[in-house]
Amino acid sequence: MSLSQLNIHHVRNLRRASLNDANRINVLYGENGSGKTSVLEAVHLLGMARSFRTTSARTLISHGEPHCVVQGTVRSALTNGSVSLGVQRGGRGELSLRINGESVRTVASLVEQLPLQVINANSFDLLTGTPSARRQYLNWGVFHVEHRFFPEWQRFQRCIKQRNTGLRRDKLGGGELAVWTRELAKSGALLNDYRQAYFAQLAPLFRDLMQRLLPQLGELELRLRQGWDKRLSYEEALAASQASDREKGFTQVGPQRADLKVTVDGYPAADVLSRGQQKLVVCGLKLAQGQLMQSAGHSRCIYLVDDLPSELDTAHCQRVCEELDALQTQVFITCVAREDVARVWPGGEQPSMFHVEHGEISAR
Ligand SMILES: Nc1ncnc2c1ncn2[C@@H]1O[C@H](COP(=O)(O)OP(=O)(O)OP(=O)(O)O)[C@@H](O)[C@H]1O
Repeated sequence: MSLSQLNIHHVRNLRRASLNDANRINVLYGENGSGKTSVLEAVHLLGMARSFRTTSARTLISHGEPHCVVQGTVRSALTNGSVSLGVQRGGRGELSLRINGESVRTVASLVEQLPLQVINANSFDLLTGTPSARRQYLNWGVFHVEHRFFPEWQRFQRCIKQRNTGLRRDKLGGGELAVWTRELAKSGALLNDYRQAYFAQLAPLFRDLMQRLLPQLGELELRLRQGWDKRLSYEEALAASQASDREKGFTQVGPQRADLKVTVDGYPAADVLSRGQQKLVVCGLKLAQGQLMQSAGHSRCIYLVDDLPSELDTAHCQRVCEELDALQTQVFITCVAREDVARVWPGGEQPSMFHVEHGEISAR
């Protein structure tokens, strides 16, 4: 996938901005506060219908405007076709999505058209944040390579909601718990199978990438915790925790409790790695997902990399650029000075340069 054209209206200080000549590697450079991150945010809005730095639509919309709009054309190398996408977001969160001019209802249809990977300051959450950030990461990957994952995920959400209601009602002598527990056991086991199959492919790619990005690091291990005792089937685990679930009024075991653990020589990566090393591990995790999508014959994801040089020395920044370049996928990178990325980008195809100044984008 690649974004060939982008029109932005009223996203932060980008009142009316366009990016028409995006190539494979695109560097957005400019002073602090010029609007570089906002351009990435606009692309994210187009692919995910939301910002990556705020949950408040009002914050994202240019001051004094009722809504923001982003339109773009996405080309697929697989089908050789192109799709036009449009997202409008109002100040109270109202959302309107269009694909080829037709209104669509689910964000998932958008996500399929424009798979995005973000590497920014929030990405550290993958190591230092709550398990939900890591589950989101995992789900993103499985969603893009296993088409049965998303409907199963929806089924699972329905089942767990019903079971939790049943658990609370049971306290009052209600009934349907057994039915929902059986359904949940089936759905949760399937979700776990999809995740495990994905993880089995992801872990070696991550290991190889980290050997290139940080070869001097000790023994790096990535593990998937499935959310219940791995010696038990999900059905058995649900049965074992039923009494306690009843007590608490919710389901305590299952894929909704899964987590990924990254350790170095047995210690949690978040506790022992420097900030720069953490950033490289985060890049390794994100790059591994892009590699996996590609090797599975799926469309390529687009990388949005905010302020790549921060926290990285020149040699490590160069290694990340080499890996991004090797992926042969479209990349948008922000930095302050033009040379920040230009001087570390590997030979061959040179990045297209876009200067961002006071909310305007110009190719130069
Ligand atoms: N809702 C809004 N309406 C108008 N302007 C906004 C709004 N929200 C933020 N801004 C301004 O938009 C500008 C763009 O911010 P952005 O984070 O994109 O800058 P940047 O170029 O990435 O900067 P840095 O290099 O410091 O990270 C800032 O000057 C900010 O004050």
